[in-house]
Amino acid sequence: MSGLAECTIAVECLTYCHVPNGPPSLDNITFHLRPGSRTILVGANGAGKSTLLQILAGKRLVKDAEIRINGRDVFRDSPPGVTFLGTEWAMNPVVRSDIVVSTFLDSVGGYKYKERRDKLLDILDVDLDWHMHAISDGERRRIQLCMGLMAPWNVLLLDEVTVDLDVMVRDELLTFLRNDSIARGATIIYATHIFDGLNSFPTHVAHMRFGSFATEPTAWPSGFTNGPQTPTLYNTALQWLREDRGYRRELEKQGRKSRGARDETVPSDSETFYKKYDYSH
Ligand SMILES: Nc1ncnc2c1ncn2[C@@H]1O[C@H](COP(=O)(O)OP(=O)(O)OP(=O)(O)O)[C@@H](O)[C@H]1O
Repeated sequence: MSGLAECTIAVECLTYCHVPNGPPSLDNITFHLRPGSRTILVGANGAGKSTLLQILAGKRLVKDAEIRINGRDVFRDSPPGVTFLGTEWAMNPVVRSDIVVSTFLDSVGGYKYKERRDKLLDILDVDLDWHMHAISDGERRRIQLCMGLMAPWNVLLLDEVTVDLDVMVRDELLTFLRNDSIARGATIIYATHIFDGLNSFPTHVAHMRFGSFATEPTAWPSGFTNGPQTPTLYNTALQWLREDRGYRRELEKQGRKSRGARDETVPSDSETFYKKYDYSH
């Protein structure tokens, strides 16, 4: 995308290794996204989607790379209005304790955004009288979404947090996010493995493979139409993932280690990330 000044998200030369001197989990990534864009990140397990989102959220320190949101360095000058929602949140013991949902939401500022909060409570079908320790995983996820989305965000980073929603709630939530992004010019990056019902959501789609972009964020669907038929996100993702598997098997045949082999001597993402994660965001 042109004109860096117009970009909400600007990433230059981002390389990241989970293990010092280990193989890079992200490898020389550069991309720019405009305000109001909604980008779906497609990639096989281990492609680097979560790592990229965590870095954009300022959760992992990276040296020697330019990572800016609204012109501000995500680590040294935290930009306001950035909301990250990942799956780790639900494992925090605090959000599994005996606390009533209304009290919980107020403790993270729900009373300040009453109108948005009530709209989200309705879409997500959350009961303010629920107790956080006595609800299902999907219900807890709905509370997380309500909490994370009620303050108006400029940039929303979603890491597979719709996976345990029922299909109706997911559909209504995605409609809300799309309309909110259009109305306020807010930017979304959304990593997911579920492509059903998502065709009209993105403005851009990107394909990550082994820590790089195999397809950089590209306008959807116009950047993908080669013939008379409009592509579906599901078919596009399926084709990309098949290509990835072929690519990985070819590398393995040549005796080269493909990305994804985890170093058991270092903590897992859940272990490290969970410690750093502030449950209120
Ligand atoms: N703690 C860790 N130590 C070493 N490597 C790690 C660690 N956590 C993640 N990685 C590696 O980083 C790479 C990217 O992982 P990441 O979690 O970002 O992938 P992903 O695309 O989000 O996968 P998924 O779809 O399974 O969530 C993988 O190769 C993974 O093995």
